[in-house]
Amino acid sequence: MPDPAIRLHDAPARNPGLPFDLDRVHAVQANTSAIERRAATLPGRRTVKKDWQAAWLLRAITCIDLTTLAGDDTPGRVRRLCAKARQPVRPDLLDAMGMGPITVGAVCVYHDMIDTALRALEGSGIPVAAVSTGFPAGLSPFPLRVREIEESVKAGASEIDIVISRRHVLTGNWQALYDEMRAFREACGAAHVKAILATGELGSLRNVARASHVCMMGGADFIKTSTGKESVNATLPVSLVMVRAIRDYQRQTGVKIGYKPAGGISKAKDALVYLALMKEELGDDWLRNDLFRFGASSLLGDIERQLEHHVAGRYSAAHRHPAS
Ligand SMILES: O=C[C@H](O)COP(=O)(O)O
Repeated sequence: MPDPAIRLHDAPARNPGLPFDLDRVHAVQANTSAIERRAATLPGRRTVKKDWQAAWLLRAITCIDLTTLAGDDTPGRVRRLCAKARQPVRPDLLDAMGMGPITVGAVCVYHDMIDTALRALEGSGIPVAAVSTGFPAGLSPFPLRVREIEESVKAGASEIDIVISRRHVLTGNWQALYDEMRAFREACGAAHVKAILATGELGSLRNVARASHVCMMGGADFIKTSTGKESVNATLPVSLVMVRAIRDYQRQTGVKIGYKPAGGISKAKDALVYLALMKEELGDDWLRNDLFRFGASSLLGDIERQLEHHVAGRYSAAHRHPAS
């Protein structure tokens, strides 16, 4: 069984970014039909062998940004979420798999819930991520969006999930997107910054590719697909475009940028497909939570159910075929 990589916040050096370069942005293309073809083959691939699936599911748990982003969030709900973050899998299941304790990658909340989450996670080493900059639409006045980041960092969030202005992408104003990302990066200080592209609202895969490059040039440590509030959230074609942008950026700069698919990922088998995608496109480094996160509110429940089946299946098989 592979080690499920229980590394919590072993983050890479912050992305210093690149100077803005419009020619570089215009050179970015996306071959839509090739991307669609490749994405269609991914779910059927056998990259994760059956015997290893439970170990991969444990690994997936360590990469979850366990999220609650609802208007009716309460301190009680956030505390329950944090308790789950500390102990995402029943200890007896972990024992049965020969594993020690694990936790999720981070807890992701709105600004108002940062303090509650920090208290509930005290001593666990689990970071708190806050969504920011007028999440989810990002249409509040620019100075307020910058101020919101500063307030969340001051409140103790060590990861900030910003939303970009979709109109900068839709109007091809790449300089404005770069300047916005730079300002957000600056406001984050020592906190890690994840740039949410809201890919379901960007119009084309080429725009997704260009926006990914511009956000990385502007200093994003992670690029993230969606807020979870768009009508189309994380998809495999979009993910292929974004992880290939990450690969290109690493080739150009040597800097490794993280990837966070988010929104609508709720099935264990989808988590396995995403992990296989990361392994095949970017390599094993992107199977750890310093470079890969799932933004998900309900994925953990399905993974737990699959692990229960896995352990129960092994137990009954052992009883059917006792060792002689
Ligand atoms: O960033 C995380 C997303 O908002 C979670 O979306 P979800 O509720 O569809 O899992």
